[in-house]
Amino acid sequence: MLRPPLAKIPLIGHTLDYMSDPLAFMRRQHALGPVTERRMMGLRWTLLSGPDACEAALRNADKAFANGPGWGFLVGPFFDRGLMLLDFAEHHRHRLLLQQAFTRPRIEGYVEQLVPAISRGLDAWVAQGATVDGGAFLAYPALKELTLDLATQIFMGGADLADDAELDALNDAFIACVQAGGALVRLDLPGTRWRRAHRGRRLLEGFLLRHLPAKRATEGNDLFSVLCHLRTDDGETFSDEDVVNHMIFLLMAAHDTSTITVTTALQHLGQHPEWQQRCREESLALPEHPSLAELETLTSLDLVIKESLRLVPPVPLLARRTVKATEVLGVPVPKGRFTAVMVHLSHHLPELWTDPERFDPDRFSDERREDKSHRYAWEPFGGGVHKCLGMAFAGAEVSLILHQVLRRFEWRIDADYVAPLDYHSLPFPADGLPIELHPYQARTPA
Ligand code: HEM
Repeated sequence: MLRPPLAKIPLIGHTLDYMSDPLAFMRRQHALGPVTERRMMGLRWTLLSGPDACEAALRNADKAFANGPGWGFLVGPFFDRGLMLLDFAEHHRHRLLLQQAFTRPRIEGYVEQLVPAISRGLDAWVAQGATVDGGAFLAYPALKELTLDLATQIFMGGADLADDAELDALNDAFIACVQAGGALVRLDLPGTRWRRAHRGRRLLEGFLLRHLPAKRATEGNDLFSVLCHLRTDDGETFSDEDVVNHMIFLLMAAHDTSTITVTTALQHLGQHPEWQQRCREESLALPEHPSLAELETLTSLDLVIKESLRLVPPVPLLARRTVKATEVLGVPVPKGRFTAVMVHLSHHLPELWTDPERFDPDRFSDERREDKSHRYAWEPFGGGVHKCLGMAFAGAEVSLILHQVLRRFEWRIDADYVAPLDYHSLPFPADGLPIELHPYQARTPA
C-alpha cells in the first residue's frame, strides 16, 4: 500500500485514483468530455468514455489504434505475441487459425470435459465440510482454484503432465504474470512484481516447450494439443513458439475473467434469493451433466450472467496506442498516444440503462433489451476485430459452473453487502466474498 505522500505525486496519484474507484474516476473524466487526457503510470493517456468514443477506437476505421504497443505496455513482456497483442495483417492471420479452436463442435468437446471436472471440483467444496455448512465460505479463492484446475484439464490435457508440486509452481508463475499488469514499478528489480512475472513467464515457457513434442505427436482434444494441429486450407500452421505464446495468453485471457464473472453472479444470486430460486428451478430441470445445447436453455441464468458482466466487466478498460495521428469525435489524438477505452463506464450510464446500479437481469429480456440502447452499450467482450475469441467458451464454462453450484448448494449474502473490489489488475473482491453456503435440500410441497 502506498503512503499518502506518494499518492500526491500527480502521475501516480491518477493511477491510484483509478485503482481505488475506477467507476468514480471514469465518471469524473467523462464529465469533462468523451475524449480527455490524463497522465497515468508515468505516461500521457487519451481516455475514451461513453459508447460513441469507445466504438470509434474499437471499430478502428482508419487503423490508427494498435493493440500490441498499448497492451504491451501493461502486460507485454509476460503475454508477448498472444493474439490480443498482435495487430493488423498478422493478427488477422493468427486469428483465422486460432478461431478453429473455438468452433461449436470444439466447444461441445470442451463442455464434455468440463462437466466431470467441475463436479470433482465441487466435491472438494463439500469435503471442506467445516466451511460449507453454515460458516463463512470464501467463494472467490475457491472459484479461482476451481477455474485453474479446469484450465489445467481443458487447456493442458490433464494433471498427468505435472505432479502437484509442479502444478502449484505453474499456477504461481501464471498468477505472477497476471499480477504484473497492475504493477507501479515496471522494472526487473529484486522483490518486484515485474521480476516475479519474468521468472513466471520463463517457467511457463519451459514447461510448455518440454511437453510440446508429445502434443505434436498425438492428436488430443485439449486446447494445447488442438493448437499444435490447427491448419488452414492454405496449409498455415502455428510454429512451436506461436503455440507457446498463444497458450500462455489463452490461460490468462480465460482464467481471471471467468472467475470474476462467476463470483459476481454468485454474489448477486446470494443477495437476490428470488433469482437464485428461479435459476435453480431451470437447472434442476436439466441433468447434472448437460450438453451445450441443454445449457443454452437456461434462460434466467443467461440473464444473470449478462447482468453480472454489465455490473462488473472483468476487463474494465482496453489499452491501445495510436500508430498514426487520428481523431475521435472530432478531437485530435496524436501518433504514439496511449489510449484507454473505458468500456466499464458505458455499462453504468443512466442514458443507456434504467437505474444502472440496480441488479436487474430482466433488463436483458426480449421485452426490454436495454443493451440495444447503443451498439456499444454492453461491451464486456470488447468489439471490432479484437472481440473476445473465447466468448462462447467463457459462456459455457461460467454457465456450467453456476448450473452445478445451483443444483448442489444454496447460499445467502446480506442485501447490503458491497464487494470491496480490488482493481490493481483485473477486479476481484479483496475479502474473498464470504458467503453462507449450505448443501441444497429440495423442499417437499406442504
Ligand atoms: C467472461 C469471460 C471473458 C471476458 C469478459 C473476456 C473479455 C475479453 C475482452 C474485453 C477482449 C478484448 C480485448 C481488446 O479488445 O483489447 C478479449 C479478447 C480475447 N479473449 Fe476474452 N474474455 C473472457 C474469456 C475468454 C476465454 C475463456 C478465452 C479463451 C478460452 C478468451 C480468449 C480471448 C482471446 C484469444 C482474445 C483476443 C482476441 C483478439 O485479439 O483477436 N477470453 N476478451
